[in-house]
Amino acid sequence: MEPNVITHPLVADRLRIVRDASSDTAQFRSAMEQLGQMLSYEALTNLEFDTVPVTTPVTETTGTYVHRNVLFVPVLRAGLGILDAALRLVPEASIGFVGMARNEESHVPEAYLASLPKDLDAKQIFVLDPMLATGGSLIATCEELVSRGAKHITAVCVLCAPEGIAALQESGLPVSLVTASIDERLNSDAFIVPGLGDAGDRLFGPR
Ligand SMILES: O=P(O)(O)OC[C@H]1O[C@H](OP(=O)(O)OP(=O)(O)O)[C@H](O)[C@@H]1O
Ligand SMILES: O=c1cc[nH]c(=O)[nH]1
Ligand SMILES: [Mg+2]
Repeated sequence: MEPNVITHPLVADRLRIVRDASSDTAQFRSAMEQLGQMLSYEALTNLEFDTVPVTTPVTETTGTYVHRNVLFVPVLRAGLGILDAALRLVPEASIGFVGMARNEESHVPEAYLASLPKDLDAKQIFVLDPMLATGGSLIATCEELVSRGAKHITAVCVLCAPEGIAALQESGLPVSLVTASIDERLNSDAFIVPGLGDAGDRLFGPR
């Protein structure tokens, strides 16, 4: 799995805003949402579709009908910051929720919610989480999805650490990754450097 890094100048500009410690909550949320929309658009590029007949006011032709089996899975909390943007692109999608909170000392994610359809066999699944740091949260989320029958998962992560990408690759999980940046490294608190700080706190306040 090689990550798909989106280098569009608008992505880079919104990335600057979310990185900037002086961006206020409204600016951060807005830029994060725009990043969510641009990255989700790329992540949705292989959506399944049929070719169907269409009658225009002038003649008969054919058109594209995108399958309605899309499932978005935001990883709470921070994943909620990009959910609305993804839903604007696919309003027909279903939504499943996973709640994960990293333990601040061990950096291991603790799962507190899995509200998902039982059978994911036929779903096109997109996990939404702005941050891939150690990879623990995304890997635990994808393991849960695979245990329910997921065949392939696309992850939308705004920022990634190389350590998290390596862990995801080593996991052997059937995951593709779309991101705006692969940053330098993790620091001793397992935060991404240069990063943007704590995405959940910047979106919703400290917990
Ligand atoms: O790759 P990892 O090392 O697992 O770190 C990434 C996770 O950390 C953040 O969530 P956090 O645990 O801070 O929860 P929050 O979104 O509620 O703030 C982020 O949104 C990811 O889910
Ligand atoms: O840098 C990081 C790492 C994990 N979670 C965040 O929100 N930020
Ligand atoms: Mg957080």
